[in-house]
Amino acid sequence: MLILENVSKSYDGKKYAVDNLSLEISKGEIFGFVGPNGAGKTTTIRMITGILSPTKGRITINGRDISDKPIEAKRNFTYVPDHPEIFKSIRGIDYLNFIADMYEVPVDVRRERIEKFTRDFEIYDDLTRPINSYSHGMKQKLLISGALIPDPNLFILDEPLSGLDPRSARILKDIMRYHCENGGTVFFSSHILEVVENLCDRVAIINRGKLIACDTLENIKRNKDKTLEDIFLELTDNE
Ligand SMILES: Nc1ncnc2c1ncn2[C@@H]1O[C@H](COP(=O)(O)OP(=O)(O)OP(=O)(O)O)[C@@H](O)[C@H]1O
Repeated sequence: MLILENVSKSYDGKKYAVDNLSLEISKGEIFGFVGPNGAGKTTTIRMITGILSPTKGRITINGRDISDKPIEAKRNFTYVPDHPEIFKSIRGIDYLNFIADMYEVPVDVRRERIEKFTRDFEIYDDLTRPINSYSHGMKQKLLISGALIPDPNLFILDEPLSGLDPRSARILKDIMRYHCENGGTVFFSSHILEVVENLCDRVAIINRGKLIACDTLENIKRNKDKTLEDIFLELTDNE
């Protein structure tokens, strides 16, 4: 579903923020992407979503190269960024209809999905208010609802749980699991290692732009009676 082949990114032409990263994520997987601050997670996600061009390497989504066939590639995924910066003066419902229009979601289907997700996230009654009156968490929930409405093959989330209250975090985790059980794929970054440990089929650990582990949790923890947090701290100890 998602393939990164020897992907690198340098912002200044000298240092690599992402250095020769290769990953292959299959249909139906929940894939967790972890690493310390500044490791290169957001840079990687921005390259996958076509916001940034890789300095080297190739990224394909469902067989479409994000650089050569951006429109076809983008039809296969939706994305929730780490900072919920969205249009401020429009209403929540206008934003959701805009996303539904972009992905050509039929009117009856969108109505049902908008109601379902926004009721789950308890923002349904706020949809007629302008987005600039929303709290950080409400904006995050609106973005997540928007990303779910097209029912994408691949759901990409950068730090999706930051800013969510416990009930909303649980709902999102259930949605991510449900999405994968029904043939969808989820790629997400997180600093919350317990969530990654409980939710993911596989996990990749990135440090200083380089991939240092990529496997199932069972294999990463093989022969070690340790938590993912212990292993993460061991593997990313830069001293
Ligand atoms: N726009 C930019 N211009 C220059 N350097 C950048 C830019 N964005 C990120 N970087 C650098 O690239 C490296 C990776 O940053 P990135 O934001 O991808 O890390 P991250 O793993 O998402 O970190 P965090 O967990 O703190 O969000 C860092 O050294 C950062 O300083």
